Amino acid sequence: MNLDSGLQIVATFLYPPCPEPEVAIGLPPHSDHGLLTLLIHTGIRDVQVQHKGNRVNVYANPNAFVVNIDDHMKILSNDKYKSAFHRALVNGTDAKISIPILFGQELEMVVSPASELVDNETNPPSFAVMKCREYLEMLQAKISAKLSHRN
Ligand SMILES: O=C(O)CCC(=O)C(=O)O
Ligand SMILES: [Fe+2]
Repeated sequence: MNLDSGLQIVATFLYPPCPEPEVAIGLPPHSDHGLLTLLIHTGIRDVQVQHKGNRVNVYANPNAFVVNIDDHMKILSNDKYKSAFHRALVNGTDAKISIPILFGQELEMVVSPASELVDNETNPPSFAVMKCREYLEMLQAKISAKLSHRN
């Protein structure tokens, strides 16, 4: 993997207090597409991670980053590491600000399992080789299909 250049995405979310937090969602369940995401966030019970079929609350120290393993790390490890499937909650009393910082490869770089972890007998590649751009387009197409199915 060539990390001489890369892709970094910084976003800022403001979630205002929600009068009915139990029937609302801040950000629906998803995994992030890059290698790693650092998440700065305020408050508790902000983020839940799916673990062995259960939703687990992330209780993060407000002065610490939450570090997520992302999809391309999962592909690079040939599925040895799982990407964190997570969602963001809202709460009834406090506004919440979160700042995710995603680190990934450049869009024209290929994402594939590391050759050291793959052989054709016991460890076949679990993922097709594709460019980061193609992976993002595939993800976008899935989201669009889901949304158009809802309408
Ligand atoms: O706002 C949050 O707490 C989570 C944000 C997030 O998961 C994302 O931007 O991918
Ligand atoms: Fe995320």
